[in-house]
Amino acid sequence: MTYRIAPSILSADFARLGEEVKNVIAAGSDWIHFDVMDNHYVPNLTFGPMICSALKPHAKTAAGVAVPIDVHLMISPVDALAASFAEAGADYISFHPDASGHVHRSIQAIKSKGVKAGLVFNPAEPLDVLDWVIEDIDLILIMSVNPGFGGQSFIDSALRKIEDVRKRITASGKDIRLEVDGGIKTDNIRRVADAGADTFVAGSAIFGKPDYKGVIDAMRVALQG
Ligand SMILES: O=C(CO)[C@@H](O)[C@H](O)COP(=O)(O)O
Repeated sequence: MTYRIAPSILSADFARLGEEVKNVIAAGSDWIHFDVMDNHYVPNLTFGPMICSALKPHAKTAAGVAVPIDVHLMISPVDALAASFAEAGADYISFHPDASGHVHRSIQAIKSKGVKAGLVFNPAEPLDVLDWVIEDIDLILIMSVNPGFGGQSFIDSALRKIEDVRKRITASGKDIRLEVDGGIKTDNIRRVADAGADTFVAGSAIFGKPDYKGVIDAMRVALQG
């Protein structure tokens, strides 16, 4: 299993975002997770495509290798802003099925821009829509907190859902990443991986500590354990 660690810049210092992105990449992050909130689908407000576009040149390693920008849309409606994020340089764009009137159409619209498409499931939301679109998507994001805020505690029922999604991915035979977001720390990341996740979003666990590399390294050690 190739694991990916995706720090959420929701918990970064917004006054120094470019520097924060550079620093967390230097610390070893695989992806940059970009949480978009609209004060409508969720009760919080963050950043839009212009910030994504401004950060894009910073999302690379010291050797100049591009680091994927993983956009999580917590917005409704989906399609117009998804297109803007594709133009802004997003590599993955994920949305909540209940935020889109037409899930299949939104997936196709994202993919038509050459961007990978993902679906996001809230803690109490069923997975049924996957019966119809799993073959069309590149990523499934399981929320292990209710979306809208960083720094919340991991909801344990997410583990059963991750196991269910892993079975569905295996049955599909497709190369689909299984990402988990919310309350991921060095002391629970192994359990989440054991349930079947391969991609881990972590905000406060990384940006809440002065030593980003220390946290990311500890997460990798836990994943190997
Ligand atoms: O999408 C969200 C919240 O809506 C997440 O990306 C959180 O930002 C994760 O933060 P931590 O729970 O890791 O602090």
